Amino acid sequence: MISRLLILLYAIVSYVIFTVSFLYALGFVGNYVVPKSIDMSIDKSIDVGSPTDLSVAVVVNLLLMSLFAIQHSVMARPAFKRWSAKFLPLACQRSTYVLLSSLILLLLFWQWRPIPTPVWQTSGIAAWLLIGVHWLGWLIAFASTHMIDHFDLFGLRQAFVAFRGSEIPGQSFRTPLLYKIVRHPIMLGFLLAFWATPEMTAGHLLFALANTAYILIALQFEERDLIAEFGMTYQQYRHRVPMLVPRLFTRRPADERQPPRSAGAPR
Ligand SMILES: C[S@@+](CC[C@H](N)C(=O)[O-])C[C@H]1O[C@@H](n2cnc3c(N)ncnc32)[C@H](O)[C@@H]1O
Repeated sequence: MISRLLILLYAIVSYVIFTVSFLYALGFVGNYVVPKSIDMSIDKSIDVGSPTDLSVAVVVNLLLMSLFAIQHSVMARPAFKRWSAKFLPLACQRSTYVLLSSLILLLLFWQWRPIPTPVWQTSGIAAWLLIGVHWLGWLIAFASTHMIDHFDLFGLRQAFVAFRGSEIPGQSFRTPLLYKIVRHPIMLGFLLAFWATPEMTAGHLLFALANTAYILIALQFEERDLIAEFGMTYQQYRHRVPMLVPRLFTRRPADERQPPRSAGAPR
C-alpha cells in the first residue's frame, strides 16, 4: 500500500513538473512573460557578438536539443521499456519518462543561448495572423493529448490504476476528432507553434529546424512501433489519413473509385 501511494505521489509530482515545463515552453517560444526566452537572455543582453560566441551558441543549443531528442526517443521504444521493467515498476514507467523529459526541457530553457539575428520581421495583419497560428498550434497540441488520453500519456492513469490495485491495461489505439484529419496532431500543433512567429531570429530558426527534423525522424520510429502493436489496423489508418498535412479533399475509398477507362471503351 505504501509503495503504491509513493508511486502515485511520484506520478503527481512528475505531472506538476511537466505542467511547469509546458507553461514555461509557451513563454519561452513566444517570448512572453518568462525571465529568459528563445530570443532574450535573463539580463536582456544580447551576447553573441563575436563569431566564437555564435559558434558556442549553436553548439550548446544543438547539444541541448539532441539530449532531449535522444532521451525522448530512446525511452519511448518498446525494447527500452522491457529492459527498464526489470527495475522500474510498470506503474511509474511513464511518469519517469515524463519527469526526465520535463527536466531536460527545463535545462534547455535555462541553458539556451539566444541568437537574435533577425531572419524575418512582420507587422500589422501578417503579424497578428502568425500570432494566431502560433496559439492555434499550442491549442491543437494540448487538445490532441486529451483526444487520445491525456492522463495516460503523462503517466497519471497508470499510477491511479495501480493504486487501486487493478492491472494496468495495454495501450489502446484511438482516432477521434483531429486524429481523423492527420495521424499526428500533437506534432502538427508543435510545428505550427514553433514556426509561426511574427519575428523570426536565427536562434528561433535553429530551434524550429532542429525540432522539425527531430519530429520527422521520431514519427518514423513511433509509427513502426504502432504497426508492430496494432498491425493491419494501423496500416489501414496510415493509408486513409495523412501524416501531418491535412488533405484538402477527402480521398474516396479505392472500391468507390472508377477504374481507368481503356482507350476504346464505350462512354
Ligand atoms: C507524444 S504522443 C504523440 C502522438 C502522435 N504522434 C501525435 O502527434 O498526435 C506519443 C504516444 O502516442 C501514442 N499514439 C500515437 N497515435 C496514437 C493513436 N492514434 N491512438 C493511441 N495512441 C497513439 C504513441 O504510441 C505514443 O505512445
